[in-house]
Amino acid sequence: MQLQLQNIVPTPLKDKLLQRHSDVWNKQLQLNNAEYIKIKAPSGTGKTTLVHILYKLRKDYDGNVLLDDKNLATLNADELALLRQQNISIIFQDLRLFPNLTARENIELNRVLQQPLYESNMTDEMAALLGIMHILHQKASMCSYGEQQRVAIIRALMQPFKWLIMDEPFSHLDKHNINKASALIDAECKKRNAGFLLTDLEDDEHFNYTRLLNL
Ligand SMILES: Nc1ncnc2c1ncn2[C@@H]1O[C@H](COP(=O)(O)OP(=O)(O)OP(=O)(O)O)[C@@H](O)[C@H]1O
Repeated sequence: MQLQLQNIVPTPLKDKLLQRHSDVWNKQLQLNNAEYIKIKAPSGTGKTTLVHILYKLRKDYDGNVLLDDKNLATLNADELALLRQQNISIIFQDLRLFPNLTARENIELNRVLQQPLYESNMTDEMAALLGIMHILHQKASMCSYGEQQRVAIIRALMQPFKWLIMDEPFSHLDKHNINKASALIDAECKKRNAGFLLTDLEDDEHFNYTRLLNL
């Protein structure tokens, strides 16, 4: 699936954007199938805003987002649900786990709401890989933020997608866990021939990015 950003300018950022260069805002940008895109930008420059625009959580912007030539703004509720079930999976910066559900229930709830891609035992495989088997039975609110981040990563990987969108997904993980998580994400994207867009504050070498864009 190809994503096209055509002169996107978020309304709250309009004035700020006139004062600096960006590879993304107010540009014609084509993100091709299976690309690995890194968006690097300082705090407050709009990373989360961009992620929310692409997931159609906000509409306060000028310009157009096209998904294989279909304008995101014109999708009806059913088409949007299908897009999120089949084509775009996301790891929010604030994770958005249900605090009163266990880590496993958070993952499972999302899995069964999609056309299940994997059996539930895949949760255990991924959890073992990321070192969180022992907290799967715990309420999400009782897990550390780094544990919750790994739950959110697994939840996103248990569904089908053509694009994986990740908003500072490793902010609370140590190097060892980042290496494990990035290897798993890379393998899952390759399996699906999917691309991803990752935002972060700094440079990193977690993936072989096809493009590095400044916001
Ligand atoms: N709905 C809104 N109304 C007014 N201003 C907003 C709105 N949403 C975001 N902003 C402003 O837009 C700017 C970008 O916010 P955003 O959360 O996208 O930044 P970010 O790059 O993700 O930051 P961080 O790295 O700190 O998470 C901020 O200055 C924020 O205050």
